Amino acid sequence: MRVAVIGAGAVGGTIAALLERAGHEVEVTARGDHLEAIRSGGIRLGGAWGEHVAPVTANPTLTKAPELAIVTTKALDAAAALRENADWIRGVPVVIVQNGIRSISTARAILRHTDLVGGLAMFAASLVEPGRVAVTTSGATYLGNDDGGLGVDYVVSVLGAVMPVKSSDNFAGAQWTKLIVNQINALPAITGTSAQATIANSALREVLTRSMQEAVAVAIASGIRFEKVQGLSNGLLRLFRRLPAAIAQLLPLVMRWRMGRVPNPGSTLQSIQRGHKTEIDFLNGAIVDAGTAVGVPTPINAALVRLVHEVERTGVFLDAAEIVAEVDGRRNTTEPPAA
Ligand SMILES: NC(=O)C1=CN([C@@H]2O[C@H](COP(=O)(O)OP(=O)(O)OC[C@H]3O[C@@H](n4cnc5c(N)ncnc54)[C@H](OP(=O)(O)O)[C@@H]3O)[C@@H](O)[C@H]2O)C=CC1
Ligand SMILES: CC(C)(CO)C(=O)C(=O)O
Repeated sequence: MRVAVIGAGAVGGTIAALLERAGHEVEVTARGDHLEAIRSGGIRLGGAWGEHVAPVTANPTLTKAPELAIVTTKALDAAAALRENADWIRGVPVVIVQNGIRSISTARAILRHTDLVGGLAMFAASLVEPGRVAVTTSGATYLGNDDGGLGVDYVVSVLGAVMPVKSSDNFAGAQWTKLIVNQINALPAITGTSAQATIANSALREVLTRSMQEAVAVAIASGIRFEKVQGLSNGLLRLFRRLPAAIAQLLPLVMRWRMGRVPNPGSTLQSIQRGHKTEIDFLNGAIVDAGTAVGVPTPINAALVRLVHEVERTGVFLDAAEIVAEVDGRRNTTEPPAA
């Protein structure tokens, strides 16, 4: 089958390599050094799902119509990538594998009469260098949509043959559950350390626990029923919201254990490391926006958004004390007077 992967970075490069390994004809879109590296040496896959060099076709935009398209850009790049390739993918089933809660609505505004399927990757992958991706944690990709579109079964059959997938009939709930998991993204991006190292730090673990509790409160006030994802469930997260921090912090510790030992920078720190803008406005920023809409205060998520934007701007990582001070409203960021 002809499959297109639009924005084949860590997640998309992994999926593209797995599809090519299974015999599909794969065209990917990419940019800059990464595009050149794929053109000259294919996508080099490593890590939990084996070693493979996938000689895929790579271009800045698609050059032919696929039978299935998979969009794997960061959320902030999705609308532009969809528009650039719209003439090739309109009417073809399109899967958008992306964190956040806006993947399907963004695509729907651009591709009106197209089957859209949302995807949530529970595996972790790193773009180690141009052309080379590594799967750091194995995990299923959840597929679903809530707008009555067809296509989920079709996508499950194609992707399920090459990687673990699960379908969900409560995809909005799955997106919110993943958004709670993605509370882990901000701290590595602010500190420059892995998700596992961040959770191991007790002060940062407390910040993470409190931000997760805040996010769960927003979801509940927004009428969300969480989906069973990665050991989480509606009942568990509702209970977690009410627990004292000393007990609630067991959840981040379980998340760390599930991630395994290979350091996972998370996708947000990887953007910072490449000098790019991050997706933070679509992660903790989405919690702040939803909290505003339902009248639930979100000071911790707002502080994390501010700090990630600060690191994007300055390139300087912060330590736990500075983060805790910002979260508690005690940080002095006054610039020293010019000499
Ligand atoms: N990495 C992970 O472990 C996980 C990531 N996710 C989610 O999956 C999504 C993808 O993340 P990830 O793979 O890490 O991101 P990456 O940044 O590694 O990959 C996205 C790729 O899309 C490229 N791109 C963006 N816009 C265009 C365009 N218009 N045309 C061509 N290429 C384009 C980017 O290029 P450039 O670098 O030049 O911008 C980049 O190579 C995100 O929503 C993320 O949150 C979910 C679970 C795990
Ligand atoms: C859960 C996590 C951190 C896995 O890598 C992720 O979704 C991301 O990196 O965006």
